[in-house]
Amino acid sequence: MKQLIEFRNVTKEYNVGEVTIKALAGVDFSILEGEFVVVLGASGAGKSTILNILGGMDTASSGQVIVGDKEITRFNEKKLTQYRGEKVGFVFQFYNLIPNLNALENVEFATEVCSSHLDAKDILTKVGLQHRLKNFPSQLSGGEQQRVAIARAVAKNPLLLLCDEPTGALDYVTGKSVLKLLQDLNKETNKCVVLVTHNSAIAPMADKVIKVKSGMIESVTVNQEKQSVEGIEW
Ligand SMILES: Nc1ncnc2c1ncn2[C@@H]1O[C@H](COP(=O)(O)OP(=O)(O)OP(=O)(O)O)[C@@H](O)[C@H]1O
Repeated sequence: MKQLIEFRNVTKEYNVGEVTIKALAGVDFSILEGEFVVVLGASGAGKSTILNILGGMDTASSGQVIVGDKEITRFNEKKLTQYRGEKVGFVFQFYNLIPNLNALENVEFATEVCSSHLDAKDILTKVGLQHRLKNFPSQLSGGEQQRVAIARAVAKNPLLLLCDEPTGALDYVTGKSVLKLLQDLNKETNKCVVLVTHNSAIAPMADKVIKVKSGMIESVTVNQEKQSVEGIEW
């Protein structure tokens, strides 16, 4: 498999008043096309910072981030906006749907700027919400809202699907079904999924597990035989 993502000695510092916080202190890793990657670590380890830099929502203080054949750390604001809009699908812990748009409109709205987007209705059907197209977020359960959010990200037909604690606000069973959906989508579409979590129990569902500790990479493990989410208990 071809390499899709590379972090080379990436650092990130935040200046808060007189204090400098080193969120990333020289991070190196690579991800292959089609891989399902779990980024694990305790609170404050730097997981979201990695995801935000990879998704073009934040910029590195130094180092290089390469996605496909592009070094995104060289992108100017305009190119970064374009990259975020077309190449990256995001799934957040609290869904972030637009409250006054229904499920279908939420997905269509996100795909408007993408030239190679997929059909919103088809994707909502794929995530099991064909009967909820006209419902507003407030009329959907947490799990259903997260499915809309996943559909919204996938419908852009992005290069990468980035998920930050996507099951953090869901109960065990619903969370598991959302993870299964992400695992199935990764298998079917061969799109790279990078999922950030503090739950080490789900590591066996990944092709690759990147452990982060105090802004550094603690380990990178390749699972020789990844497990289906249904077979994992926590
Ligand atoms: N915008 C910011 N300004 C200042 N400090 C920040 C900012 N964003 C993150 N940090 C700090 O950088 C460090 C890494 O944060 P990050 O959010 O990446 O951790 P995390 O592993 O995702 O944690 P969590 O699981 O709690 O979300 C933390 O010490 C955090 O307080």
